[in-house]
Amino acid sequence: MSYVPPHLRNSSATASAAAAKTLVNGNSDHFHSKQLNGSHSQFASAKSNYNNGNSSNLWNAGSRSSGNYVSSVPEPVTPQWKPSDRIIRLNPEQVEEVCLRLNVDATVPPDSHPAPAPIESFTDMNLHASIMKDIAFHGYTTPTSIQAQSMPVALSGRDLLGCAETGSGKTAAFTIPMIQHCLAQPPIRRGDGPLALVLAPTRELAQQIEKEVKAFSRSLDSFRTAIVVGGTNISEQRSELRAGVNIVVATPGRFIDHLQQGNTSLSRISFVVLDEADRMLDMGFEPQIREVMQNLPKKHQTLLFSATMPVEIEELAQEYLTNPVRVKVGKVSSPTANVSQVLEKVPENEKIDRLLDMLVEAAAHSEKCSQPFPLTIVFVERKSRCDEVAEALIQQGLQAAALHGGRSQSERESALHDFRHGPSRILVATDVASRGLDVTGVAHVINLDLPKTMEDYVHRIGRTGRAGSTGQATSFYTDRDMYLVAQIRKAIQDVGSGNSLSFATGKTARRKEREALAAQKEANHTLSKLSLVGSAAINVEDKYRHMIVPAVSRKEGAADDAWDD
Ligand SMILES: Nc1ncnc2c1ncn2[C@@H]1O[C@H](COP(=O)(O)OP(=O)(O)OP(=O)(O)O)[C@@H](O)[C@H]1O
Repeated sequence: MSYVPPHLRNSSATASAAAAKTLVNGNSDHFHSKQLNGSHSQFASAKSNYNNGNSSNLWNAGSRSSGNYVSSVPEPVTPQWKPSDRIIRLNPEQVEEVCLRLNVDATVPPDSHPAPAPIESFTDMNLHASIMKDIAFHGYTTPTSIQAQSMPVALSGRDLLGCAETGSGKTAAFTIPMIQHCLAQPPIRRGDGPLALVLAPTRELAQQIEKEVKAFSRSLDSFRTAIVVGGTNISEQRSELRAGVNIVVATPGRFIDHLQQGNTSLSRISFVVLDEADRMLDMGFEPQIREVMQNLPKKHQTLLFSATMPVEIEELAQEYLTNPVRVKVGKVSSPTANVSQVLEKVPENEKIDRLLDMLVEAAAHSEKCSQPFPLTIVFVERKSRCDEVAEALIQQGLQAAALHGGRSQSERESALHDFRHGPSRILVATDVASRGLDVTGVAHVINLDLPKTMEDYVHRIGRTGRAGSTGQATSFYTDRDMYLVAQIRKAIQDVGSGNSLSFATGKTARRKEREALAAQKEANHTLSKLSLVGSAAINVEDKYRHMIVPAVSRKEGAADDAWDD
């Protein structure tokens, strides 16, 4: 059964009334414009849908499936994109050579068309002249590996599952083809839903993606993008959406709110991106994602991106992607080699003192060298802890700001603004900042508290060492973190030796992780003898070897095991 929003879960009569109220109060011009077009009204369609327990057509008001309005929704166009002749002329050996050089792997399901060749220059991608101008304005000269392979896939209209390490440029890998896709569609009119939708797990990430979309569409006249996230003024978003926008970048909850209110619809969406899809599933957005995916117009293209690929993503991909091209760069679900990782055992009650010592020392060093304090993110487990730590740092004379989900939207925005542009040099944050956040120049990530999973660790430390720069990660741990520490130590060894190893991720892995932790408690007397220095970590890995998926080297031609965790 399809997802029904909580406030519409009562009797059909109440639901119809609620829907009618929303439509009459909140969406009168939309309602009228549809009547003028000779359609069913949204109210009528909503009513009949709720009477038969199906909410879907409300989302799709004005779509092909909703009566006379059908003819007024233009068919999406699959752009007839081709790369430059130079790329078309490449022979298979040359393509293979490029793949090796970029360390990209693109696989397709049996019997589907081969993946388009990777393209190492923006010029060879035959992009719209305005986009090219904006790429240059943005200072990008060469595509990163994930861009080189994903952009041709997306531009050719294929579904895509993209995985590459943190900070490798996944955002532009989907924003640029998305803009090009929108330009090929019949123009949007007032009252139309968007042509493309990006869903992201956090407000901060959605805002950042919106900025990037705007950066690559700045030279295009009347190309509009809306940001739709919680904690901000819904009526402003409503008017923007009703006026008609090309692209919506949203967090799932707020986007569903707008669909419920009839402020927008899915009827013209033909390009969907789920960024950090695994995090959205973790956060419980699965029903909202499914609701959107199940009600999209038939003709659409879907892209999923993350730096970690747990099994849940594979399931989502199997359900909603059609013959996708799986693009991966380097290792899946591994920490980036650009970050040097340090583990330090610190008793729980000494963590804040140790942090203060470390930061005060860094401040003294910066002062001595007449350099600014290195931008630092301190990750903590809980919101209350976040405020407590930020307060302690400020009392010590350090410029710190706190970012967590318990703060108001304006507080969240100003914390991030102060960190990006000054004066704050330290951001104390919960995992709300662990995914996707791109702040230039972050030099150090400190895990005051380790996260619960290796995936979160990978994303957290990926806030530094981005776009080819280097960074440092320091993680404090206690005895309760033994299992994760063993995995991190193994990752450190592997990065150091150039050896590739992927970690099992996803719900299954986390269940096993919990079982392993329970086993660990029981066998505490044994584990307490383990030294985490040197080779002792191997003992832990032996014990929990089922959690670690042996990597298959690319040369042997096999995809990374993390895909089928
Ligand atoms: N082709 C390029 N040339 C130069 N810089 C680039 C290029 N592509 C992306 N960047 C820069 O690299 C940084 C990281 O990009 P982005 O945020 O898209 O990474 P990501 O792969 O999405 O990371 P995460 O997994 O953490 O979300 C950004 O500052 C971005 O502007």
